[in-house]
Amino acid sequence: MGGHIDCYLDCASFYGTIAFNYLLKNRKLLAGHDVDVEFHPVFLGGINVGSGNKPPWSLPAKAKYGQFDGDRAKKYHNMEKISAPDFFPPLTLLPQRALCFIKANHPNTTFEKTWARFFDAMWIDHINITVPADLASVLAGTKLYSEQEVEAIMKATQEKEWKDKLLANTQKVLDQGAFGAPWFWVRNAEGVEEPFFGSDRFHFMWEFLGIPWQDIAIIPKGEAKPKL
Ligand SMILES: N[C@@H](CCC(=O)N[C@@H](CS)C(=O)NCC(=O)O)C(=O)O
Repeated sequence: MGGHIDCYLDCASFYGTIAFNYLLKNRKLLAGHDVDVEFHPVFLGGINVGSGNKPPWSLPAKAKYGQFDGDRAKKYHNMEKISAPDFFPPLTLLPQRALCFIKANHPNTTFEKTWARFFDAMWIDHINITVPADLASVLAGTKLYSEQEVEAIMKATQEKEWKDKLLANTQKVLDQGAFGAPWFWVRNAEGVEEPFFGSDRFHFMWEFLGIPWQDIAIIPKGEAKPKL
């Protein structure tokens, strides 16, 4: 048995976009270690309410510190183009339900390409994909779907089946102990499972999965830093 990473994300999450990109970038290396990655849509607002947590930016001290941490994370991951849109915090039920439908009906590459586009739309282009017309136009702009398929996705965002699916995913992580995003449920080769939280805990994840890694080791003066 190999390892498996279930990654739970909401496109409202800044650190979620970082984790998503990082995992995609490392997917081939992970596969080489017999570890696969699967992404699941959740509703971060529901995770906050259900766990009794509050978004970090809603506590002044955390918001202040978050500026530093956010800028450092962007630099570290070479993602300096991302920034919060002026409609932050977005109520992402619509795009997250759309992703539930897309995962079931257009799995694998199409699903992940759409998610990548949602993150970019939100965090780079600052398009408010919580507004139905904007969501539909971003979907159409991916060129991954026909006009009829875009209509079907938009219709699904109002259907009980996909509202329930998003709720079920969100409840699942709450039952696992989630209090924010990105949230991960990871199984190693021995079949042991553990939760991880945040885009800054991958070294612990690799350790748990038994994957060799190097990163924060100090490099002797004069020697070059290896590329991420
Ligand atoms: N240190 C984590 C922070 C992750 C984070 O702050 N996530 C937000 C959403 S973008 C959250 O849900 N936070 C809940 C909390 O920190 O209690 C990282 O670098 O990824």
